[in-house]
Amino acid sequence: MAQTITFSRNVFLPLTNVCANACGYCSFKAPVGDGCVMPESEVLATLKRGSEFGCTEALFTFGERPENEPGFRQYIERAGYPDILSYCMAMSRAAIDLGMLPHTNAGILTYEEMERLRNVNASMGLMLETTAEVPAHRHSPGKDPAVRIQMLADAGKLKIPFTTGLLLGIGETVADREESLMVIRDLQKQYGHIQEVIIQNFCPKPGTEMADTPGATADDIRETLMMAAEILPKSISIQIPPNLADASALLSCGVTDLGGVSPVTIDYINPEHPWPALDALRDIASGYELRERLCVYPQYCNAEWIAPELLPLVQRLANQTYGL
Ligand SMILES: O=c1nc2n(C[C@H](O)[C@H](O)[C@H](O)CO)c3cc(O)ccc3cc-2c(=O)[nH]1
Ligand SMILES: C[C@H]1O[C@@H](n2cnc3c(N)ncnc32)[C@H](O)[C@@H]1O
Ligand code: MET
Ligand code: SF4
Repeated sequence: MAQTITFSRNVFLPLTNVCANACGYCSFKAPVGDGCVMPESEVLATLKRGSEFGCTEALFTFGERPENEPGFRQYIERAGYPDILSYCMAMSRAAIDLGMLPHTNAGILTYEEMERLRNVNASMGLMLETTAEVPAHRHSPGKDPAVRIQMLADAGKLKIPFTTGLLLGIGETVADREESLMVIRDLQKQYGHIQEVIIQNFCPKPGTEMADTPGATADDIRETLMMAAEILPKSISIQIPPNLADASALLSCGVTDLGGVSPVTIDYINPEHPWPALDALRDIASGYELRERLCVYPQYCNAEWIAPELLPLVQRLANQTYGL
């Protein structure tokens, strides 16, 4: 029987580009100013299009702790919300009303913030990136490995189905990658909430500090995937982004998932890399059985992991998608 490769059909909603960190590889971050908060009308229109295209996931990914940036408050208040988390929660409810499951990667959140967001999010994400201290994170207090690991542990305590991952090629060594994977394995042993690990390759962006640093090579990716398959328990899915790497050549290295793919929105973090269309995805996964999944994996589709407000929708979609 052919092995299965999964993906999630999503809409990507970058609620704000404002960010308190300044990672050396990032072209997503933008200064406070007009247009720095995605207007509610645009979020709602995008969600609506997503539901029309059969998307099951609303992916909210945005700058970390934007309120720490001078002047941001004024913009979020003008949009009608006291802070970005309240806006994200309201837009999550709008997604739920349209039949889509919210998944948020807001960077670092406190235990209390995640506890609030959990009421309206089926799953959440935070890339560990790396356990190494790298120059690219010199101006990013939120990328301190201890801070990221603490948040991953808090999410475990809160029983939030979780996505994390490694960013390859940002100054870490092979030993650092191994250590990062072992940290994720240990978190999984303790809490059981890690549903997937993304092995993401850094792609250089013009105008950034790391513009001239070459991206992670296919060999780096392949080697790390094999390490991940060896270190991580089988309960964790291994994801590569099909728009950033040559996915078809990598599938045999233990990859089980192609992540979020959108028929409606671009990848705002890597805008120069368009999503493959569904047909192209089938080509990439040729020889495998390509199957759509939700942002929550089957073993988490129950009241232990999902808040009451979301449970009916999760159960309905899990029935359609997984036959549960
Ligand atoms: O939890 C995360 N999910 C990320 N995802 C989402 C991920 O691919 C899926 O939404 C999850 O697999 C849902 O389970 C992305 C999706 C995109 O379309 C583009 C970029 C990302 C990046 C992340 C990420 O950093 N963290
Ligand atoms: C949301 C996630 O996007 C990733 N990210 C940020 N910048 C880049 C880049 N230039 N190339 C690839 N991935 C990137 C980080 O891993 C972050 O956690
Ligand atoms: N700012 C968050 C992080 O880096 C998520 C989006 S990155 C473009 O973790
Ligand atoms: S990668 Fe995320 S945390 Fe880093 S600067 Fe970009 S938006 Fe901010």
